[in-house]
Amino acid sequence: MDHAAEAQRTDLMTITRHVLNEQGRHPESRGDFTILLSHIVLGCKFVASAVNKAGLAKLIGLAGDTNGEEQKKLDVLSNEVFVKALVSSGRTCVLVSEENEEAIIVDAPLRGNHEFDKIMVTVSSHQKLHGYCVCFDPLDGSSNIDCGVSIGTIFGIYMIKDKDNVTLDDVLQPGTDMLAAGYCMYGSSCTLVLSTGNGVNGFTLDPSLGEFILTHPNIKIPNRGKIYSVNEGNAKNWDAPTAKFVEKCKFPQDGSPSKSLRYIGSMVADVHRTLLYGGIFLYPADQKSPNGKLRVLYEVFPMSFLMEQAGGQAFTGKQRALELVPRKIHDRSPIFLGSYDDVEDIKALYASESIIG
Ligand SMILES: O=P(O)(O)OC[C@H]1O[C@](O)(COP(=O)(O)O)[C@@H](O)[C@@H]1O
Repeated sequence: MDHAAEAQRTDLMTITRHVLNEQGRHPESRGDFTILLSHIVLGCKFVASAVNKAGLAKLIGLAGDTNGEEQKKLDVLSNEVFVKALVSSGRTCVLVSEENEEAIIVDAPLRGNHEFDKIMVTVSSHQKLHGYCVCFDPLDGSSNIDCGVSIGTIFGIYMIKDKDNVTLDDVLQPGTDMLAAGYCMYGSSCTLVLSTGNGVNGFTLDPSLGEFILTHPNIKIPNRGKIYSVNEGNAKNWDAPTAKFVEKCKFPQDGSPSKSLRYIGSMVADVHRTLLYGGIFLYPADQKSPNGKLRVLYEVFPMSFLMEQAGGQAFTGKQRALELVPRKIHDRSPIFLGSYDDVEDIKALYASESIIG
């Protein structure tokens, strides 16, 4: 091993160190975001460990496990862990979880009004602790748990304007207001992909250290890819642009190579592959689901944010995905996201449809 590689091997860039470095570039930063993120990371480590044990628990019948009950409870358990971890960070004001019908408005005394905050208030009202809103799906793709397919946690983070006056409007913002987003994939390894609005980085959990280490710095999605990813079982209900697009992926008329279909049916895994290898992931509208299936706040927005930060695009069939303004916390939207040029193709098809229509 050469000198530089050896130096890198022993100079571990943990996720906390990385985010501290990034936040250090903002003079006004006092580490609130780093604290919030460390609580998200804790939740991810817990879920990683629970997912790893889930298969074993089923085989050997650990306590509480009756006919797969343990598996089913994993998403509920993961949600409880994330909610508690986020609230105890003392930096959250509103939480939106896939598992909770209503948004959770964090009690005022837990929104960072601890001793430090009180001291800061006496020093300067501008230096109060920052409050955040976190929208998350604690265990996306959980229908895949039983067969050991990769699943994940997805999250998007907003800054709250006034943490003493928190309303649902703090959550119903366009994705362009997002401060940071990421996902953690529980697969053959546990990988956390994060963007704080300054590119995308991937960290892999080293189980022996219990730390996420930077393994995929500055991820850039290829401009075009060889893979398309969609549930073709819905094809008979697609609209014309989606159907034409998928046809073009399979049988391109311009001499370009055809794309291969890869569909896991677990968003985090499908998007992760798309981010690393390029191509396009789509969950379009269809006649049965006019708004598609995926949820705006904790599936569409965070993944669109990451795609754009990696140099790709995200489109709803009508507009740039991040410019959507959700009206309800569990709103859904069709989504096409991935390589820049592949998304350009679907945009062109929708544009020509609207001209013809
Ligand atoms: O099975 P379908 O209709 O292709 O849906 C797959 C999509 O549903 C999801 O599993 C989310 O649904 P769940 O929240 O019910 O797991 C995504 O991860 C995935 O992209």
